[in-house]
Amino acid sequence: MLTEAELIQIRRHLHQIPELALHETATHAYLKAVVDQLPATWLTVREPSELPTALLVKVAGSQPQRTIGYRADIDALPVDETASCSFHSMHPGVMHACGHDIHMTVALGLLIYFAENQPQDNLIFFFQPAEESESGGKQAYDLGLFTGAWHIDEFYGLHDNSDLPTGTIGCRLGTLFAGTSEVNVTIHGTSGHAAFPHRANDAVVIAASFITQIQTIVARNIDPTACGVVTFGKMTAGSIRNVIAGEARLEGTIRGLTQDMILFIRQRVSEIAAGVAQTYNAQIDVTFNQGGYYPVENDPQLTANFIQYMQRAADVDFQETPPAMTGEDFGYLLNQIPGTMFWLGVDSPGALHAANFQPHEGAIIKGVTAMRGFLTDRMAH
Ligand SMILES: CC(=O)N[C@@H](CCC[C@H](N)C(=O)O)C(=O)O
Repeated sequence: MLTEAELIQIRRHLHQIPELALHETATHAYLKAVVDQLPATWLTVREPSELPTALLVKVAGSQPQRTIGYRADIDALPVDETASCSFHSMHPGVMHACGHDIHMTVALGLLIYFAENQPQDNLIFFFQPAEESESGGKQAYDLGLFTGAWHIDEFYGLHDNSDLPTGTIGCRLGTLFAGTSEVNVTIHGTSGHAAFPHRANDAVVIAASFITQIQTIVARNIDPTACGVVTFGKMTAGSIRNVIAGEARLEGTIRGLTQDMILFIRQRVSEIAAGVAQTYNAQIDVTFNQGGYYPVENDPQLTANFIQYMQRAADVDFQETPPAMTGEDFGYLLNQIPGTMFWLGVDSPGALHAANFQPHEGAIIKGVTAMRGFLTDRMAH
């Protein structure tokens, strides 16, 4: 078992080399180098050429009754880190602002422990590329990476949580995270001189109207006791102040705790787009992409067992948590393979995805301890 200082050293190294979805080559190389130093007696390492930055490690159990999967996502975000720590991101404009460096370190801590202490059941560690976009989990599943000798019976994975106290495990029965669908909108107007608006069709004005009307979906179309989100986080239009923009492009995300809710919000976005297009005599194209970002549905039996363990373990602080509107492509994997996703509290001053996200590193050893205990207990039953 690694010491807390050794785990923190690993995390700081990973924090310095954040990489965007499907480009995690340095991260992959570092993970592989750590794995290569482990006693190989009961380990099998797999680097799938179809998904080159993914890494799978199988730990053969001594008397396996099942194969347990543990997933850690490895990609980072296009966020410019603001903290001035000694292990600041070395990749300008890219940051582990969602804490995947913590996720990987907890997974390595567990892997190193079980490489030195043979587990009873088989364990498969899946270091997954592309959680923030590009659906790396779905890609892995659809490529057949979990078939044959790599079949997984039950899957576990964590996400860090900036609001929970450091090291606290949070979980719930049922839906933990929302499903999400990306939405892209292109508004085609007609450009022209700023001084002659009557001869143009201003895409910025149309976009403003569209965005305003979209706010009525959550405010007026959704049952207030249900949950839905539509956020357009990116809007681009125009080139200079005195030219009317002929085109505007909006990129957003739709979220719901059920697939029906996601489909309903998509339908309203399309209807509003059609209405705005008619009002302004413009063309509006709308496309959606859900990929693997299904609602994260925890398996009832496995999750009840997980929660019971965490509640009774003397060295674990556990909190039952409400559903969150964050998305995760672990939702796709849990749609195919039963399992449990849970939170690990990191008590950060900055929120997830914020440039000042600074997870408390004390969470790492607590996460390893909680999951080492849980997995050992699970294998005994
Ligand atoms: C945990 C987390 O923050 N996940 C991301 C996943 C986003 C998926 C997709 N690209 C989308 O934006 O819909 C999140 O933003 O919740």
